[in-house]
Amino acid sequence: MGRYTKEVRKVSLEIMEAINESLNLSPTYLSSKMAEGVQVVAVNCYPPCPQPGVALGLPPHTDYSCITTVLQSSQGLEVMDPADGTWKMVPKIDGALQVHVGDHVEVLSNGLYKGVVHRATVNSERTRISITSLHSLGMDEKMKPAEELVNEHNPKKYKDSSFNDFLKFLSSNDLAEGKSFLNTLKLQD
Ligand SMILES: O=C(O)CCC(=O)C(=O)O
Ligand SMILES: [Fe+2]
Repeated sequence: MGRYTKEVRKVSLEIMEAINESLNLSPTYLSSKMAEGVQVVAVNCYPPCPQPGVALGLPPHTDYSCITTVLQSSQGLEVMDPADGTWKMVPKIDGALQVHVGDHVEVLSNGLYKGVVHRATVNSERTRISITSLHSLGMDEKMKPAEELVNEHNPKKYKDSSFNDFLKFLSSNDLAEGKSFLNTLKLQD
């Protein structure tokens, strides 16, 4: 597990460099802050469910991360197609990681990227396990839209926030009820 978490961290930092480049930012934009940042690893276990059609393992949400990597033992993860709001099953491919863009990249890119809305479904046959790894800045480090992406035609769309701000939000809001921290950061639609 220790080696796995180190390797996914490396891959995630490399993916962040590619995302920065796609935004015309320096590839190393925030990279030292990312390297010293938070990595939260969750092992999710979903037992078989007799009525998978009426239950969910995890409700729809976006992750409070820059990048999330997901390794799954069997399929069950679904992502929302932003074009029409339909759910698409992420296939289980041996040796492949599912990579999500989280809220932090939406904020950093001033809305050019969108956090991936996803949910975990359950099945009636077998226990499913997923290992998610969320990569973010440090606990008190504020993520904000890159100055290079904000101008008079593209005003700042999100407030600055840190991982600790997110944890404070979590302590008084239930994500299972559809509460979204990202929505509280939006300055305009
Ligand atoms: O179990 C899954 O496939 C997804 C888990 C997830 O979205 C999360 O841990 O944030
Ligand atoms: Fe998630």
